Amino acid sequence: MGGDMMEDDWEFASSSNPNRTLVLVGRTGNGKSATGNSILGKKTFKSKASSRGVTSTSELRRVVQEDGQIINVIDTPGLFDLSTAAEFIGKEIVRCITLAEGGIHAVLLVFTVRGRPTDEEQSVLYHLQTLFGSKISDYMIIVFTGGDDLEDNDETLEDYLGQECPEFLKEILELCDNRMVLFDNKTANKRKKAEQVQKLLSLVDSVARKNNGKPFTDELFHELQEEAIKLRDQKKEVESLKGYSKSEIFEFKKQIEISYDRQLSRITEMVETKLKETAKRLEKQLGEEQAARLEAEERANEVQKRSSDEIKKLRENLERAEKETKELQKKLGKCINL
Ligand SMILES: Nc1nc2c(ncn2[C@@H]2O[C@H](COP(=O)(O)OP(=O)(O)OP(=O)(O)O)[C@@H](O)[C@H]2O)c(=O)[nH]1
Repeated sequence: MGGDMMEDDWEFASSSNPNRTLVLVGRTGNGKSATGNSILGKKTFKSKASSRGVTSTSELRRVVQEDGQIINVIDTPGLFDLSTAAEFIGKEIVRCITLAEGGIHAVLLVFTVRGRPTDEEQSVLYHLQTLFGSKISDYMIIVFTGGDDLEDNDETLEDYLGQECPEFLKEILELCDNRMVLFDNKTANKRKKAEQVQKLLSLVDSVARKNNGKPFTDELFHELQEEAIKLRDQKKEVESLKGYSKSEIFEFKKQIEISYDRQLSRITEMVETKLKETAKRLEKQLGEEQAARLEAEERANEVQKRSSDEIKKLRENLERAEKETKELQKKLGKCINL
């Protein structure tokens, strides 16, 4: 995406296209930060190979396009990896919503084609639906990274999905009306870079049309927004107080911030409780799925064993019958010769 303006210019930008806020979610290492950088057209988010995760907290960066449209991109850590603690996710979700002040125009679910999606990746959908309700799927777009790897193997995304698509991914794709885009975050080809971002932004436009231009918000957003507005108004009020010393004003402000932090902690705890419930349900479901898979494997092995036993028995019967036939023929030959 060439010709973007400096970040500081965004306040003066104007466009016939409304601003967009996009949130990247997905497993650690799937390429969220690299995709964020591709969208922004510059290397802003830290992106590198690491099993421990590079992004430690959600960050917002923005780009102003040539026509003045502002694209806000929020990069998140691997929020819904099964190893991530609910306490951490809770805080990050609250941070993320606070960053996305005006609501979210699209949630980009990032998967990589440089390997098979793991079963635990279905937790992304589970958690998003628990936190934000089923309406969130109207805002979801699937981003597959690793387009260069597919090209190297002479494969298309359709080929990949035909061979490697687990059931949960099919369900996610269906839920979001097959809105998907393939990214090659390694390409140096300017045209390819621009085309993949344009494809994504046109999917974001189709999401906006589907939702009558309204970004995603819910009670959680409203509650956090109200708290932020209350904090700002109360601080302003304190600043305009007359007849108080500087240290008294400082103390008033401190009290207001303590009360705000308390509200944030309450909301964070609420989110954590929801997440813990989902994690438990998901763990149970994954356990059941694994047990069912093991049972099916055992049954298949048994059938195979049974059929090989039967084949052995049949072969023995056949050999016995052949032997008997030969003996009969011998006897018959003797009789004829007599
Ligand atoms: N070949 C190839 N590598 C990619 C692509 N996208 C990302 N990567 C690589 O994948 C690794 C992980 O990418 P990140 O962008 O750091 O992944 P992330 O999801 O942000 O990971 P965390 O920040 O740790 O949660 C890096 O080495 C990237 O260079 C791609 O399209 N093609």
